[in-house]
Amino acid sequence: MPVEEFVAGWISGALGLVLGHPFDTVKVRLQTQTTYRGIVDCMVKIYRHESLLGFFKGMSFPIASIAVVNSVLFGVYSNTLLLLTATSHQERRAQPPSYTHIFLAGCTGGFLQAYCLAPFDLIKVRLQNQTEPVAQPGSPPPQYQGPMHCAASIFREEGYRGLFRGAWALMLRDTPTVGIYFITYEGLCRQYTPEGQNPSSATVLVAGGFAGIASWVAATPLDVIKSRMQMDGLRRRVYQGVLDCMMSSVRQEGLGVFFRGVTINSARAFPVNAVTFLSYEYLLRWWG
Ligand SMILES: CN(C)C(=N)NCCC[C@H](N)C(=O)O
Repeated sequence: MPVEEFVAGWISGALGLVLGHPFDTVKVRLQTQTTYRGIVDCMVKIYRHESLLGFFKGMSFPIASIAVVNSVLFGVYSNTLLLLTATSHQERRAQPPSYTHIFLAGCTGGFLQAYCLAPFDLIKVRLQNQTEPVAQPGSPPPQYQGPMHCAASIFREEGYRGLFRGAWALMLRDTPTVGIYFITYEGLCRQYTPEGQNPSSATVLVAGGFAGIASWVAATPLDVIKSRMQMDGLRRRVYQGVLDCMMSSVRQEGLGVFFRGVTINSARAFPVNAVTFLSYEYLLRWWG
């Protein structure tokens, strides 16, 4: 099994993650709290109340976990394509796989990465939702004092299964949308690259950016539900399951609830995935 894809997935994911985390914090707040009037209001309040560091809350764990999550995503995608089409990454420009194979490989990668991502994403969302300013002497400590404390508290209060709260919504979100992610990327690269050649850096940046936007627009409805399920159980259980969370969110806030955070999700998705695909492609060419 070729391992370069796993390593390239890890490095490229880490670069994209640092770039996108501030957008991600704003998105999670908008999806789960009703105190903000919009993106700008949320950014101003985070900055005033929590300083610049507020935007980077909950980042240390995703950075540590990206090694597992993104290498599983890209490694499983590429190795599933190898199983389906018997072509390696280097051979795929000369013998391009069909879109059905790309979609199936993407869905497989998305499904397996969601399982690895679930506990890390839960801890990130819980930490991002703490609105206390960064600790000052004499001020009461926030409920979670860091990622390990958060993980231990969830385990103590909600058990092992508590660490997988929201995992079903995450799998439903990621399985089809990661298929869409790779199809969009490959489709755009093929469109703007002469047959048999590698795509140029500009093509990779644009195709990666739009792959991010297309997949995140499709993912946003379940992303909202996932974030709410992850915050559920913090004080008391509100939702019985994914469907119940969908129904009661629509009942209370209308259909527009499914598009909460779609603008910030897309603004984040372009640079994150442009950088992720560019570094992934170049690392593989460099090692190839
Ligand atoms: C819509 N979804 C779930 C995706 N496209 N997932 C693939 C990876 C995305 C990248 N790490 C990011 O955080 O944007």
